[in-house]
Amino acid sequence: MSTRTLIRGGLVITATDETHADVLIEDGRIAALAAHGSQAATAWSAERVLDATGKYVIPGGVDAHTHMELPFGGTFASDTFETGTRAAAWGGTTTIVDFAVQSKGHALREGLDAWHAKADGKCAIDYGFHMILSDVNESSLKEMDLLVEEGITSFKLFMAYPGVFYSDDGQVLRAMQRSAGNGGLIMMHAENGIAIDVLVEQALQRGETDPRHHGEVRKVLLEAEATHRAIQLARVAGAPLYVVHVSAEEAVAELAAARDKGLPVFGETCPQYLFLSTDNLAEPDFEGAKYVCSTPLRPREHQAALWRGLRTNDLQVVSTDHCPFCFVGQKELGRGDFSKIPNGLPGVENRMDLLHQAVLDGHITRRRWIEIACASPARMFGLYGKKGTIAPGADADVVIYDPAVEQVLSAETHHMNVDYSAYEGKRVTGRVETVLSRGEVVIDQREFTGRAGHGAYVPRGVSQYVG
Ligand SMILES: NC(=O)NCCC(=O)O
Ligand SMILES: [Zn+2]
Ligand SMILES: [Zn+2]
Repeated sequence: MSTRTLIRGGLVITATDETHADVLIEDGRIAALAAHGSQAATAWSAERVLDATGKYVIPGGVDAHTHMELPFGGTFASDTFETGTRAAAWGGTTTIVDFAVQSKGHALREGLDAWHAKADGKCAIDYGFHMILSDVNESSLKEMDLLVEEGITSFKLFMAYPGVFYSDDGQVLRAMQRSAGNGGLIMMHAENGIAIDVLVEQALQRGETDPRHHGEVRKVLLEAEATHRAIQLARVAGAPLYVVHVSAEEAVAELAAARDKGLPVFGETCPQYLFLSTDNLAEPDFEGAKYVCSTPLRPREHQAALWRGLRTNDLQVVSTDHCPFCFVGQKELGRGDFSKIPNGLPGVENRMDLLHQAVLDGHITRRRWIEIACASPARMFGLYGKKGTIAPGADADVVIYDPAVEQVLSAETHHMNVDYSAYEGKRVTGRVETVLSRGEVVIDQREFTGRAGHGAYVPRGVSQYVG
């Protein structure tokens, strides 16, 4: 028997339209939209009717960069797939794409199986995987082809973290050549890790051990240089390129210059680079450790270039790079040596709200909010049509969003499994009210009604930006 849900009276916002429409959901999919008050909409009936009068009705967020349970620096990111996806739902995100990790000396398949085992039966919302390549060799290159065929269509490479995830230029080029042939998309962590490690060692020798030095050694020029190098290598390989967590104005300039030449080069930034800065890294009493991530937070002046890039489409996606570590017991591993602070910030729950605040602050339009947080990540990673929009046939991943209510972001009230908020005390206007994942209400007027295991693994197609 089919089940129908009707969302009445809201302003439906997608990346392309804003309309006062009722939304009919049947068997987990969007069945139809019709103008509110129209004959068609008035005739609809459903088992469940949700009143969205005065609210926005938006596609569930697509966060294309999360790290649940990531092993890093001798510890693990503190959100499991269960806690992290539940927090994502609270924040209006209904799909994540997390990173399975290939360990050095091991097959891609082994890493992928391990990540499936972590997530299977645990997630509150749908999820897919990218694959981190830590060991590019003949056999892992061959495996890439198989993974693309089964829905792992993007691969992250690191020009940073020598000895851990790092690939040298030859390995980067070979992976790019392979992706040019198999339709995969290379995602690049663009920082010159070899040079950074020299600067880390020199800083520590000078006794510069505080968290703020993390930002100082990971220089803007070394992000820009690596971004430039990655773009040139992608050109040589004839492959598209997606640069993750872009933080510096000079790196945006590299992407813009490449795109002006018509190259298939894309970029992502994250809320932490848009709202936080080196001022946070410099907080006293080791509190700056809460803000250690890579690429690092930059001086506030870089934010204007990031917002501009998002407006001009030189940056297409805002993801969170959600990679939480508790202050107590995890960030503290780096007391006396900033290089031992596990890298990463929490944020999967905050992205939709922070970007809505950016609408109110005049940085982006409402439709651009939905584009960079829902539609564009879905398109970039082969999910669009099913995810990222509200249109007949799409999964009924829908958020009823109250644009008027004020909230204060805080670890006291958030649902992420981490003992601090990177945005503690920040006032934002707008809040998720109700969330549907494939037609099931998982947040019902600020109450969690979902369950671990509702979320399904989603194999992805190839990037819809690059075909
Ligand atoms: N970004 C970060 O600091 N941690 C997660 C790993 C990565 O994305 O590089
Ligand atoms: Zn990275
Ligand atoms: Zn990351």
